[in-house]
Amino acid sequence: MQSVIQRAKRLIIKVGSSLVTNDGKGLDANAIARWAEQIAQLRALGKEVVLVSSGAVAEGMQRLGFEKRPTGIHHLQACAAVGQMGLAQIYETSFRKHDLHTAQVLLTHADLADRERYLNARSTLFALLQLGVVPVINENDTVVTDEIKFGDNDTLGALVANLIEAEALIILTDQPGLFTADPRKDPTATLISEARAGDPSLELIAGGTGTGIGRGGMLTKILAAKRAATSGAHTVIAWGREEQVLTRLAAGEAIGTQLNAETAQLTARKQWMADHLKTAGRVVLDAGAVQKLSLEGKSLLPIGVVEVSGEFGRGDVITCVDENGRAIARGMSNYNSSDARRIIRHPSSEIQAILGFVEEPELVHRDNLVLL
Ligand SMILES: Nc1ncnc2c1ncn2[C@@H]1O[C@H](COP(=O)(O)OP(=O)(O)O)[C@@H](O)[C@H]1O
Ligand SMILES: N[C@@H](CCC(=O)OP(=O)(O)O)C(=O)O
Repeated sequence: MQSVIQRAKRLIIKVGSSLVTNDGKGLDANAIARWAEQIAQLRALGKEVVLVSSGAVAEGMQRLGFEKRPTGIHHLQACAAVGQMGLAQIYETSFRKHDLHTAQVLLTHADLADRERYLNARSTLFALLQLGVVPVINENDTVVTDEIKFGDNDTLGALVANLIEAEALIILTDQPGLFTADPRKDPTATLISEARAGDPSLELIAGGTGTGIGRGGMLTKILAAKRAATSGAHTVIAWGREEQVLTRLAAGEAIGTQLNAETAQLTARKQWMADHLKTAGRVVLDAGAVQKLSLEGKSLLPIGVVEVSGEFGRGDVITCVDENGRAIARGMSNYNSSDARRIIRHPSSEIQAILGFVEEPELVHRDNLVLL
């Protein structure tokens, strides 16, 4: 059987601060070059890769001469803003050697909690992947304060895995994986090679950070794996300096700790839609659109909609009914209700002329649609 990383078509790779900045000594150009080379190989295998990189605060501290992590939030934010320049520069330079463009994407929790921004972030990431670009994501530290921070990029990695339905999350860190106890404190600790993501006993053995450079420690990685599993993504935690770690994982080798998602990806997403989303409006579909959705698994295009009721925003969930009022599907709308009213019964090629902009050609994309 193929391993999860071998199988995965879309994956998130998260690299921690201590790895990226050589334990706080400054950006580790060699390590970054090695990951870039391996990521280029994964892309050549047809995999879509999104990188989540920490290290902005640690690099900014180094550049600004802070010997200890500043306590003031604004100084931390200033460090992150300075350090982020270094991250952007080194990733762009490293990937250029492999003819790959990078894109800087800075996100906050609030961005992903807001439906419209969630959809925008999702669409932008898909567009970047489709254009062959490697998105490099970090938290937007300038605009967040403590309470609303992701607090750690392990969580950010998991949220991005949820956002773009990645099949796997690889967390590269400064340990070979999850141990039965913090190996810095307990030399008898042994590596756990496989477990169920979300197993509560893992939370008891995962401690905080042992370095003072990283933020989250192993606990945030375990919680990230649990969160990633809610959309069906498996997680692998491995040592970032392991020789050819990414390409070996992609070749099916078992390295580090694999935390398996129990629910299949599609089921997980449908469950998520069913659990989380209340519907804000209703659209009536003509018979052709009902057929496309129910029997052919297609997206809902504006041309197949005959009526819009209720007030909803872009990203809100709407119910799709047939002309007899029978509910067919539920999904996230790409357009708000007033725009939807203007484009229904029209082919998608006319959206630009009618609205003056195009969000997407679909009113509801099939990935954001659950049949009822
Ligand atoms: N059970 C455990 N297994 C492995 N590492 C652990 C465990 N509990 C705590 N740790 C600590 O977590 C650290 C990794 O987390 P962190 O420093 O936040 O790394 P990163 O910067 O990669 O996110 C390790 O160096 C280790 O000291
Ligand atoms: N946005 C912060 C993230 C800090 C963070 O999560 O660090 P880590 O625990 O090393 O992944 C930075 O770039 O410094």
